[in-house]
Amino acid sequence: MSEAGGVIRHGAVRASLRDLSHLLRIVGKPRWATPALLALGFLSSVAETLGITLILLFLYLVSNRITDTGDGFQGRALGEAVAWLGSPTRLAVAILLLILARGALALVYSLISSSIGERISERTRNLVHEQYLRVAFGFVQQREQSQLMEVLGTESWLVAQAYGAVTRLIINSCSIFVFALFLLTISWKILLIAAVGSIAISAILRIFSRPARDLGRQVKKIHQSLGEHMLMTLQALRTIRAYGQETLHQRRFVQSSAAARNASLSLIRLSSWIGPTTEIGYLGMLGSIVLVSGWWHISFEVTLAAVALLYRLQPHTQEFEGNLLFLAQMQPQLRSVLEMIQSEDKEYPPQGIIALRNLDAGIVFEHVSFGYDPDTLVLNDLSFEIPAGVTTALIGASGAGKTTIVNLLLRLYEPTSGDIKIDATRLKDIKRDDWLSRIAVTGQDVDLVEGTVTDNIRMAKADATEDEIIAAARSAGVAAFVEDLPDRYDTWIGQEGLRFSGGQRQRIGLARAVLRDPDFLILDEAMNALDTALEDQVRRAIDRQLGNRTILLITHRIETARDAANVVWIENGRVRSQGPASLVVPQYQQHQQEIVSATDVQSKGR
Ligand SMILES: Nc1ncnc2c1ncn2[C@@H]1O[C@H](COP(=O)(O)OP(=O)(O)OP(=O)(O)O)[C@@H](O)[C@H]1O
Repeated sequence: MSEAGGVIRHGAVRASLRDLSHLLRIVGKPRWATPALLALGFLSSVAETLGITLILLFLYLVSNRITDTGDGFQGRALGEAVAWLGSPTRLAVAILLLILARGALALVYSLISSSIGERISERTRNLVHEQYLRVAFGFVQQREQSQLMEVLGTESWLVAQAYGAVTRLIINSCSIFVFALFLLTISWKILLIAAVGSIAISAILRIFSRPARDLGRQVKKIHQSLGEHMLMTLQALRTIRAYGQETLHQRRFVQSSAAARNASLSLIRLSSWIGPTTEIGYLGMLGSIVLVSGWWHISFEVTLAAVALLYRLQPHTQEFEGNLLFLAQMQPQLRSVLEMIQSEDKEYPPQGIIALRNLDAGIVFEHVSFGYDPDTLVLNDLSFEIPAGVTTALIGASGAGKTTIVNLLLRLYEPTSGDIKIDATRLKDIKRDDWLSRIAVTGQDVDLVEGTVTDNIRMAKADATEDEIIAAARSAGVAAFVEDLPDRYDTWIGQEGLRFSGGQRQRIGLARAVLRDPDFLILDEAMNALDTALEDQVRRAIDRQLGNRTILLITHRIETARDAANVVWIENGRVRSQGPASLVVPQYQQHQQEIVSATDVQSKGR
């Protein structure tokens, strides 16, 4: 046997068991589950072994072949059992009862184990899902969507399967133990041959299953890559078609799909060695027993009983090896679920404890610095004010850091240093739910969800009435369009709202914001898909309804910023200028002019 192979597989199985036990501690399961399953499995093995022994006795009895019931304790016990049961009819009834008992035990086992397994799967995926919603936003952002999908959609189910494999593994061990005990009571010599044979079979299987964990890792990677292709097809379908990339994209998908097939086949091939190897091994072992029993003068009845027991033991050994292999293969997947689910090594956004009453004075950024990657600051020592009750426009070149400021206000990220204060209280100390319930945000890309127009607008206020929804839609300039649809507000929006134009999606986003009736409204390029006339109309409606609220307006249309009471110009993550629009807008325009002139000079110089 290859020592390295054994070490690798056992290392993987041990690691799987460690991760699984950690996972089960987090996920939780009824305390009684494992002992109950083990007791049922053990009783079922005893019933099976006893049943086989009695069947043999029955056969001996009806054929009048009982000459010797063995050299061990069981031999004598069986002799006494025969004397006590007396007739083949009583024996047949005992066998029938044992078969019924085993069937009942198997039924109860399968009902309990499937219900526990489903409960573990449900809890695991709920916890993974909750983690995505609660952990620091950056943690989720840094991961590939395909990885997040794989853990939630596929790997979370494997925890229950791994738990099932472990309980079966223990039950298989119990069965092997019970069979060995019965064998010992029939003939210790035969047991010795069986033990040597089983160890040899297991050693051979270890050589075949050596690459289990590496293959499991490979399969995981390949499945993730296939998931990436699937997501790309669904998310970028329009672009793929617009650029005529169908053939290229299909070729890549086919390659990835073939890699997934090959990887899955390799795993199947690995486990398909178990059946034939065990069967051939057992055949050799049974042959040796028959041969040796002749030399050792073991009686026919004892040899036949031992062979029958061992033959019944073979599926248990096979299942035992299969479960070991499964656990070794699943190690990378279990680790990945554990890494996602455990909370000790993760950051969670502060929930805050101070209740928010009103937004009276406004929002102040005090020396705020922030970087998505702590080594690269995107916002650098920012200090500015968003006064309450008026509109503040945030202007600046693309990539200056405007959306990042919104991300901090939404508490998706925490500043690396400095403070954001709301009426002199630090934002992170204010109850998160209080703060978010006062905010509405809408931007250039509005997230529309599967559901009707009403469902999408109602996301801002779960208990909104039909009239409130219609009023919000009117303010956002989307009512006329929606009312022309065949199903009006009940029209199904569909995946990502692709059936709606960019401007229509933006107006549904604006309707949501209006329905929320917020104290603080953030419009992040929220009207850039509307024509100027429509933008003016929507802005007037919003002013009418939310005009006295605190509004943060992010815009590249400098004309729009002119109407704001306060303008903050951000450049490379710093405040370049702030003050009334009459001061900042001309400065910004002058700067833009200088950039255009410098670019013209450069291109003429080439
Ligand atoms: N999730 C992120 N992870 C890492 N870097 C990011 C992330 N989001 C934005 N950035 C980087 O932060 C910088 C500021 O981006 P931000 O989106 O805040 O700019 P912006 O002023 O809103 O730009 P635009 O006007 O084009 O929307 C950019 O350099 C951008 O590449």
